[in-house]
Amino acid sequence: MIRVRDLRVAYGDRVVAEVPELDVGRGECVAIVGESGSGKSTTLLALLGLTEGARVSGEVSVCGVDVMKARPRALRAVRGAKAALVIQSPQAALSPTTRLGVLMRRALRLHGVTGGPGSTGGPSLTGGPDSTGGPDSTGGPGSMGGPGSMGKGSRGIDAVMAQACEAVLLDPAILRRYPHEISGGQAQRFAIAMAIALGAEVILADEPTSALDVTVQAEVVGVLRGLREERGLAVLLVSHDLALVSTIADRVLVMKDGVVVEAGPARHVLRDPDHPYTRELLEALP
Ligand SMILES: Nc1ncnc2c1ncn2[C@@H]1O[C@H](COP(=O)(O)OP(=O)(O)OP(=O)(O)O)[C@@H](O)[C@H]1O
Repeated sequence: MIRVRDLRVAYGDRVVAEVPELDVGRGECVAIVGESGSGKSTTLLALLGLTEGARVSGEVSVCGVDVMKARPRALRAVRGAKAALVIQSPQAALSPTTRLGVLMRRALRLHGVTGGPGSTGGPSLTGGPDSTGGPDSTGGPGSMGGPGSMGKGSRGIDAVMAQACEAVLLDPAILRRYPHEISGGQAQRFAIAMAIALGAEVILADEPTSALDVTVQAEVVGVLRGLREERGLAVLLVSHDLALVSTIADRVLVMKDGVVVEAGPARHVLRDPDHPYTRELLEALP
């Protein structure tokens, strides 16, 4: 699902991330750990071609798309649907005046998910922009997205949205709420639900739980673990939280000052690390 070889990202003269090898297969979770500024987020963003202003070289393939050479349209399909980016505080990225159901429906329509047979297997490149835009203030109980978004295929989309919510252990009734009416953990699970509804094959999670308290963190991690086990999603997790990583990752890359200093199976790297920096990180655990 993800294959990286000799990735190098530089801003000006400064190389901020160098990753010789990174593979994440179906149903696998790989974590990138390291202190602040070590190049974790840059690596993640480079996988989606989102390191604007940087010089990027190497081979990057995500869901079969060559990110370094892909045309903008193919890249948009990867970014928007096949590979979902889950960030620390998704609420900030959600329009505050729009109900969650409308936001999700809009994203699905944009990517051509109609709720019909086979429509959620991935984005359709023919999916036109959604025409139901605008703040929704009326979403009644019968509609996940509000009357403005009802139409052909609406019931199918409602079912897709409801199933996606259930997959992340959210009551679909949450789709009638506004972003400020949900908790951080719910927002994080909503972001993952959106990815599932879009047919994502890969989840790129950048510190997905660091804004959450411990109990809610466990819920989100439980959801991610379930998705990879049950649906075969590939998860690339960026985190400075080694305790969290130990509960979910199969393999771990440790970065320091833009360089991968250690990589291997999680049980080895986190229990019996080779590199002194990894030992330092582990010793710093409470
Ligand atoms: N757009 C940019 N222009 C210049 N330098 C950048 C840019 N984005 C990131 N950097 C630099 O690249 C380095 C790596 O940053 P990055 O965000 O990848 O680290 P990180 O390990 O994810 O840190 P954190 O855990 O704090 O998010 C940092 O020194 C940062 O200042």
